[in-house]
Amino acid sequence: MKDTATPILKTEALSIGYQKKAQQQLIAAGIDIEIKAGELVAVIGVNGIGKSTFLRTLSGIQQPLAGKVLCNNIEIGKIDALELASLISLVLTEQPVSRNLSVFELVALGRQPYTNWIGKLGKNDLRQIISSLKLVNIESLQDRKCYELSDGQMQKVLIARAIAQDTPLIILDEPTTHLDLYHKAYVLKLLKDLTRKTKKAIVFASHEINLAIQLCDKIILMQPGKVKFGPPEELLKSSSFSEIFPSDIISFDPETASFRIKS
Ligand SMILES: Nc1ncnc2c1ncn2[C@@H]1O[C@H](COP(=O)(O)OP(=O)(O)OP(=O)(O)O)[C@@H](O)[C@H]1O
Repeated sequence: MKDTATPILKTEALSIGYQKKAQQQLIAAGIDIEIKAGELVAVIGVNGIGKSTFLRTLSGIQQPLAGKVLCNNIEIGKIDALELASLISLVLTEQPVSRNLSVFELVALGRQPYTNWIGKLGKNDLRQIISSLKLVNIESLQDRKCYELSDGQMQKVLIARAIAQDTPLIILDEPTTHLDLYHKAYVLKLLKDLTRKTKKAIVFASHEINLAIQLCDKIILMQPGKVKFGPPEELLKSSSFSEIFPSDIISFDPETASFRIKS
């Protein structure tokens, strides 16, 4: 059956990178992707390939070098900041957050685009905050100070804040850094469940290729100068994963869809 749903996010002939005076540092060109409601999408690629640059461009905080990013069919640079905050929530792992806040207070910050100028929470805001805490299963932590949390707990709080922002699209940069294998799988599985329960689209950058292949609807695979995009099964068929890393130490085993150390 043909999939006709309108994409929440779309790029057209997008080029990403940096412009310094007359000099251009091109990271990737010709990027055409579409992300629809309810999809879980991973951005993968080696260190320094441009995953964060790409996510910053998708979220409108960095200008494209060429081409377009469209959110709900509107060019992202033409959407005003407050409206954009009701469309996209962004979770940057290394973002400075006030760890003196309680978990409840930090999650409540997700309601900022909707509260009045003194930030007073209404009934609907409280409902959204409580439902976000429940969805991420951290209700029992709500009165704890953020400085008392483990990295994994803090990761869940940042996800809850993004859910409280109640946007159709959530973008996360490396939501599983510092986590052990169990908690990496836990957080990614949580993101997958959220796409199913809430119909939000979630895009995240990750080094967890094995988990991304198992869990994601689509994968954005970044390679020098170019980007491949599609369901993991399609990328597996085209042997795309074996091209990600230099082949001297590890190789991709298509049978198990995972990387192995060469003996
Ligand atoms: N503000 C900036 N100005 C110029 N170049 C930058 C800037 N930020 C990053 N870069 C460069 O852009 C390239 C891509 O960096 P980016 O952080 O997007 O990669 P990444 O895939 O997210 O890396 P990692 O997996 O290590 O986090 C790198 O060569 C980096 O040095």
